[in-house]
Amino acid sequence: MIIAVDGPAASGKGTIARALARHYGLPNMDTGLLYRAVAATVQRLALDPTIEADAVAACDFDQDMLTDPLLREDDIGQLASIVSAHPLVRASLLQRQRRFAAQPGGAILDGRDIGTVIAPDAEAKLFVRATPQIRARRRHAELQARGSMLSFDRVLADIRARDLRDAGRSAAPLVQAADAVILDTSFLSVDASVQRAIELVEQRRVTYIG
Ligand SMILES: Nc1ncnc2c1ncn2[C@@H]1O[C@H](COP(=O)(O)OP(=O)(O)O)[C@@H](O)[C@H]1O
Ligand SMILES: Nc1ccn([C@@H]2O[C@H](COP(=O)(O)OP(=O)(O)O)[C@@H](O)[C@H]2O)c(=O)n1
Repeated sequence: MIIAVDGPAASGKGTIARALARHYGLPNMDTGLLYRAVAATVQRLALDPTIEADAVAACDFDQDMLTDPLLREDDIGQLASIVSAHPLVRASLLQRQRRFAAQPGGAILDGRDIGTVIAPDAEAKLFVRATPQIRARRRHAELQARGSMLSFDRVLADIRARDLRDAGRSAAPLVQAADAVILDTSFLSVDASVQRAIELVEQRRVTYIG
């Protein structure tokens, strides 16, 4: 079974995808990390993220980077959203995600275009969302816990800017797949969001098998 989990920044996709992976015993890929690794490489090599050829050169990043806590920082998220708008960057990361999705037994992937581009045939597709204020509150708390001094207003502005850029680009924009179900986590605890996600996947499975 392939489960696609898409949605905007800090909506709770990663939390839900990881919990679904544990529940179903499936491997999970946080595809945002790939774009964040490209962004961090652009930064390290002092390349220009707005120039497609520069961003493409950074797609050949060192695999060890994927576990680097630096990738979680706010400025890397912003840069990731700039490099990810280049079609050739997306093309360069496509096969790796498709291969992961196609492994025997299935997989769970979370990102922006899993249900629309990477795994359009996924059995279950969730579109996770929450209000920008609530997402910013969660991300601000997460960044503060890691020692960041960024203000709430700055985190909110960054989330809004990223939403606009991710939804407005022409290459694989952030959009709900026609056959995805919405899971709004605004007023759900982590546990309640995960329970709801499992229920929604089970409903889709019944439909799919039936
Ligand atoms: N339903 C929820 N209620 C409260 N906090 C949540 C909820 N879901 C996720 N979080 C927290 O919000 C932050 C962003 O969640 P995360 O799963 O990383 O989002 P995304 O992968 O969409 O960016 C994390 O600190 C996470 O622990
Ligand atoms: N499948 C994906 C995943 C991420 N991305 C880009 O990468 C950026 C960082 O993604 P992320 O999932 O790590 O971000 P958060 O939602 O965790 O804040 C996003 O803002 C997108 O621009 C994408 O274009 N496609």
